[in-house]
Amino acid sequence: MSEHGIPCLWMRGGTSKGAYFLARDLPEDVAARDALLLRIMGSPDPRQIDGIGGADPLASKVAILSPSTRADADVDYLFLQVFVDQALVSDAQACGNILAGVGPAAIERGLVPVAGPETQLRIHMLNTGEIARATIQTPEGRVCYAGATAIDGVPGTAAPVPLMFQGLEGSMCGALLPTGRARDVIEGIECTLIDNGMPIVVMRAGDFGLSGEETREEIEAMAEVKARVEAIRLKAGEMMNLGDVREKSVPKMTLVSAPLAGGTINTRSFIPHRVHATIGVFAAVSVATACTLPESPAAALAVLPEDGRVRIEHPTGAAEVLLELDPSGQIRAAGTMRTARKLMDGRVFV
Ligand SMILES: O=C(O)/C=C(\CC(=O)C(=O)O)C(=O)O
Repeated sequence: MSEHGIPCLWMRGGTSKGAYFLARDLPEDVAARDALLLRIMGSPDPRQIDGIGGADPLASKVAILSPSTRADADVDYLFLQVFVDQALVSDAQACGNILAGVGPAAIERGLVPVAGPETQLRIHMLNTGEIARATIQTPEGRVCYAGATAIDGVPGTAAPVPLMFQGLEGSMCGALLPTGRARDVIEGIECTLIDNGMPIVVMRAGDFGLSGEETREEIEAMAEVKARVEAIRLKAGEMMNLGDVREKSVPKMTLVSAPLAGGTINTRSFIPHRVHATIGVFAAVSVATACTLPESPAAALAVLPEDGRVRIEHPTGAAEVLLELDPSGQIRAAGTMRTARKLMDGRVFV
């Protein structure tokens, strides 16, 4: 198949970028598929010079689409993180940013028909088993990418892609709070080990001597902070039922501080070895959830909104997370606004 190239859509999804494939165009065998994807992206190599990857974990992502295996979904979506400088491909996390491109890609590839000026899709996220709902602008019988919606971390505006989720708790760890507690202490640092769509460890930036205002580059240059965060991550991984996480991209590590720009809480996220330029979608939902737990280190720093529109500040702005609570204060549904853009449609050669 590789001699003639492999059909590939290269798209921005939210604040990430990746290659979107149909499952039928890739080898069924997982080892063969992963070897092919490493070759396509150009990994392992910090510059990914011999591939299409963007030399950054946020631009070294893959979505594999197939007709849905579930009656209550329209399309199946498998997310794969292709590591940049290691020969690793991991399905051990979901990705809500790349998810924003799944609806448009499924329509472009004819997996889902256009339903009218807007097309609603139920996306079965194979990594975690949950269904996401996406609404795609399809005004003239095809996907429209242009629009007036801005998201922080992406210049300009584009068509809105609202995403809604239910039942995210325990997506990879089996429970919202895999240790049964909202507060644990690891290596002397108070943390919340939580999974509401993404396994993350929430800690105070101040406990690492940080103000929380540092840039991505500044934190990445702090070898001692990075080593402490990684030591906590390896212990947290075991405590979160994720096993040995040395070669996994979860849990993500999120440092929180008081909001700086009128939001709910300020964050800096390790994903897990590079610092995120913004914050992941499911990571943002998980941080927002930690803010609602009084025992979490996040709670005392958070300024919770009254209308459920939580704003998670990050290095380049803020991500909005909509939390719908039931009368007992439990989260019934969560959502966010993203945009996506088709950048290239062609064939990739290996
Ligand atoms: O955490 C990462 O590795 C990066 C992500 C994941 C994501 O979107 C999510 O948490 O849902 C991203 O921004 O693409």
